[in-house]
Amino acid sequence: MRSSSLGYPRIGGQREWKKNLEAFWAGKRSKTDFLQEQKSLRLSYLQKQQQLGLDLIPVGDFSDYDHVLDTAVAFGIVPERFAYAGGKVEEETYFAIARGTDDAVAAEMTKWFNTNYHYIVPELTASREPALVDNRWLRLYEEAKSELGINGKPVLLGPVSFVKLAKQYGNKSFSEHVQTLVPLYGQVLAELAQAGAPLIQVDEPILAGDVTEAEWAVVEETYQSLAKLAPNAKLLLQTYFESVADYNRFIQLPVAGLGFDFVAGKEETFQNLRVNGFPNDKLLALGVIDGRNIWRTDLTAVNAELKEVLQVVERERLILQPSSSLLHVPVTVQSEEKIADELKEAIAFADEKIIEIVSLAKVVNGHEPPSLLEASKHALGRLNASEARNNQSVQQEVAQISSEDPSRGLDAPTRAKLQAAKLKLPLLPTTTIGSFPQTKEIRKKRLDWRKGKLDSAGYETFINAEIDRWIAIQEQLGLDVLVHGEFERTDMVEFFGEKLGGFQFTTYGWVQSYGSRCVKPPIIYGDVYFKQPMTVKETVYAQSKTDKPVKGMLTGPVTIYNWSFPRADITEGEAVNQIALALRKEVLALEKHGIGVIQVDEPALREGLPLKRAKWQSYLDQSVTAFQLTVNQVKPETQIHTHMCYSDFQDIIEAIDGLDADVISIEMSRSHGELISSFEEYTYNKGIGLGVYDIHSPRVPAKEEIARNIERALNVLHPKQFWVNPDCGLKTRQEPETVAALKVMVEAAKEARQTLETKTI
Ligand SMILES: CN1c2c(nc(N)[nH]c2=O)NC[C@@H]1CNc1ccc(C(=O)N[C@@H](CCC(=O)N[C@@H](CCC(=O)N[C@@H](CCC(=O)O)C(=O)O)C(=O)O)C(=O)O)cc1
Ligand SMILES: N[C@@H](CCS)C(=O)O
Ligand SMILES: [Zn+2]
Repeated sequence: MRSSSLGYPRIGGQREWKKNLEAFWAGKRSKTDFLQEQKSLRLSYLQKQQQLGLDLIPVGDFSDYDHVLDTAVAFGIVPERFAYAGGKVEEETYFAIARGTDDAVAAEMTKWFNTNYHYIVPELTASREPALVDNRWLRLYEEAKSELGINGKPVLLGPVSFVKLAKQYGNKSFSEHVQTLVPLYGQVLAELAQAGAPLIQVDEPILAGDVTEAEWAVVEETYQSLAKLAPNAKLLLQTYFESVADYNRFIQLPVAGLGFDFVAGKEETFQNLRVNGFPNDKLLALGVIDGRNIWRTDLTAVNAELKEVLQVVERERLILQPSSSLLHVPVTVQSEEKIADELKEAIAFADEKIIEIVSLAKVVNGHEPPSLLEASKHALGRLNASEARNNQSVQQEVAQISSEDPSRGLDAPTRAKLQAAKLKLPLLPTTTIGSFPQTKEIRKKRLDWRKGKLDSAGYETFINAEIDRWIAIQEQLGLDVLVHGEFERTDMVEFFGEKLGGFQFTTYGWVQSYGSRCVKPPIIYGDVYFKQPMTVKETVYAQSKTDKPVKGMLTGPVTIYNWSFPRADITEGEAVNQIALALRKEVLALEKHGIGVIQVDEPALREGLPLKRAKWQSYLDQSVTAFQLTVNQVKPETQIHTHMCYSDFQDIIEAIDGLDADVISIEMSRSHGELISSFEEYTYNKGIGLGVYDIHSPRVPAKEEIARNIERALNVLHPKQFWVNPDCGLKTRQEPETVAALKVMVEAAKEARQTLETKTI
């Protein structure tokens, strides 16, 4: 039985990878030096995994930006708006696709299944035929072999998932797009087998979602073809994030091995193994360690389960591994010096997870006694028994929820009248989503403050000065509902994790979110409770500087939960409700201090949707209740906003309506009209702001573009319900372009307002 892994974090223990990329992009590092550093990082990651004793070390999972983009460019799939004459895609073109240029907009980026990682969406067109322009997997396999003597396990994104995740243009069908790629994949696999790759991991994560009959047919045809094109290649078909959609069909595919997530959807997979057995000619790769969360695994429990699995598959055919790539967890908990021992001992980041896998394999192979596994159980037991996890007052409050009416009391139209009388906003009110540019200076001041080089009073003075400046800018621009700018926040989730009870934040626990951008998800380790006001000081300060309403700003319970590392010992519903009750206290504190408009951001509500539709309703019910609980005790004249920065929400529009927020802002500018059409079919009566310009690009939009977006929206929405705002927060933008874009936005809104007022006169 062998130990294996599906992929290693790219970011580096000290974010070396991010720093290398950003230095290269800024022109501070030559291409040669950049590539040399990438190679040395890549090799160091492999060496680490080798030293930790892993049998099958993944190669080719390393990326300079994103593995979906890597797959696309290896096949010469470059969007037509970028200059490309064939052959290996140069780094400059690769990054241009990911980040855009002055002349060409970047490829779209979207979430990777239900994680907080985002991939670059490939664009498949009929006019540019894919070709194998760089067998990067072979190149990286050979590099690992020659430089480190590692006979690695190449990792590829499989053709069916690749096409499913891409945008398909032209009149080629899904099946035709896959068929075009099959010979190219065949060549990659044959060359890898020829070079001696012992096993090749082909990821087909889409098989763990809902798979249609037509898609299954494509999967079967694809793997039959690949078996003929590369007969010597031993493929391990890997799934993750859920149990496979159709176990019996999956296990008949003509491959050497099959990989299952044995954490998410474990019960279904276990049941299938028990009832339907497993083919006697295939390898079984079981993801027994959670690749997405950071808790140590109770290895004694897994060992007991494996005894049952070994009745179905003999030891030689079993591979033990994490449930998914370790891309989603930080590198090592060893660097964390500020976490108390009781908690630290219960945590496993990527390196510790590999150690868990290797230890488990040793025990199952009989090379070590089972007692080796007991430490994990004891560490988890100590944490479970801790005071933090047994907070009676939080548990009692949550227990009372079931007897509470989560609604706001008065209905939305009545609330709207009271709010209109109080706020006296014009038609098509203008606002922003919350954050203004997080400049280098702000980050530097925060670092100085954290290191004790700047005292708290100095830091507060600096933040207040930024608020002053931006209140003045917003007034000058003529915005109607202002914000304080979120300058004091590192990140919209980490910030709350630092302030709420029951959360632990880390020093080096970075995880890649997209490209070089990373986040440091806080760890929910205990019962969550409100300690003291978190946003009141800055919001009230901002309000004291203007007569216009300042919108209070907090992150909602579902987003805080989805973008943190959650507890594994209580249900998702219970944990989300704990956060909701803590945030409710913040909402009430803001209201008590005179803040009449409060936004509760829920961008991760859509992202967290389960991969299988059958599980959607209970997730949505639970999420809607948590949001309602957060805001249901405010007065009817207090206006509650929410925000979601994606447009792909047609499927969940009823749940969004059910949040009963007075105003919602949603991304629209990149949705190519799809969002608008959903309002043709669904009558939405509350306030709504469909983002009128894309904040992901530094480009300043033209007034006509914004006017067009407003006009399109007003074809389906009533002018009295429509708000004008950007797609999302402006923290990643620079100040000059932000001010310029907002100026255009406010002017466009004023003109549209005038036109409407003239019409009604
Ligand atoms: C809306 N999005 C978010 C997601 N998830 C979240 N948890 N938060 C989100 O906002 N998921 C979906 C999207 C993803 N979008 C983004 C957008 C931007 C970032 C980002 O910019 N990340 C920053 C890190 C931000 C941060 O926490 N910074 C800290 C520490 C800064 C730092 O590196 N300091 C330096 C020194 C400072 C200097 O000299 O520059 C150091 O320590 O060496 C802070 O502000 O204090 C990034 O840089 O990657 C992420 C996701
Ligand atoms: N209020 C947050 C929402 C981001 S989704 C911001 O403006 O950055
Ligand atoms: Zn957003």
